[in-house]
Amino acid sequence: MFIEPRVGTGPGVARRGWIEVVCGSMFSGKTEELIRRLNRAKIARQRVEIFKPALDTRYHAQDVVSHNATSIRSTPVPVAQEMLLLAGGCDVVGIDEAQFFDDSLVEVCVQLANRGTRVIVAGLDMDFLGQPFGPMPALMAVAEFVTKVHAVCVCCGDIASYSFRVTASEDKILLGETDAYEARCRYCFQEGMKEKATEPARTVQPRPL
Ligand SMILES: Nc1ncnc2c1ncn2[C@@H]1O[C@H](COP(=O)(O)OP(=O)(O)O)[C@@H](O)[C@H]1O
Ligand SMILES: Cc1cn([C@H]2C[C@H](O)[C@@H](COP(=O)(O)O)O2)c(=O)[nH]c1=O
Ligand SMILES: [Zn+2]
Repeated sequence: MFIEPRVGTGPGVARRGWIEVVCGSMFSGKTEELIRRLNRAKIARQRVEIFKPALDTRYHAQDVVSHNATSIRSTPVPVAQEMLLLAGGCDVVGIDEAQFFDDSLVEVCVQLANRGTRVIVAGLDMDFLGQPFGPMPALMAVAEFVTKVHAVCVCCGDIASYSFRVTASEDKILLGETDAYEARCRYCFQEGMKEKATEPARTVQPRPL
């Protein structure tokens, strides 16, 4: 469990910023962990603002919603720079689905942290091919705290770090849930990729949990 370095500043203490990254595969609990940290900051009466990329409209146009249906109100933004304007006066900024922003997100997070904001970023560390996703690797490099969370492999029950795509699409961005993705461990992910390579035309069917 992640222990916040400092939730409140206490009276008379100057505010200092930093960056936290929560990463992992789909279904690993990134959004739940982000919501948990933001709710604790709200309890500490901090001014909290939550952003997500405008393209992520899976569950709700505005809310950040976990696969377990916990949710928090957020502001969808088309580009990362908008957060610099909208987050003025905030103590804590939460960002979900960070993998969908471009590399300018890194500089935005650094600027927010430099001006005294606690920045909590959640996102997929790897895409459906097992490759680093968008600005996530660079964010991990500049973050003070990095937490990798794990899902449960739907094939064997081991810990899962990979998001296996069960449909034939090769597009990097394909919004979806269990209809399109399975959490898989390294072994079962590799097995699935081999299966796809030998039978590319056949769509791998999702396994019921
Ligand atoms: N294979 C899985 N492994 C773990 N949790 C899963 C799995 N499939 C569904 N879940 C559900 O997903 C929840 C986590 O959802 P969420 O925080 O939205 O994850 P993420 O943001 O990482 O995709 C878990 O609490 C659990 O209820
Ligand atoms: C692996 C992978 C995922 N996506 C999409 C699928 C979902 O809409 C989000 C991830 O959501 P979660 O909160 O982490 O479950 O990303 C994608 O577009 N491309 C991919 O390679
Ligand atoms: Zn497995």
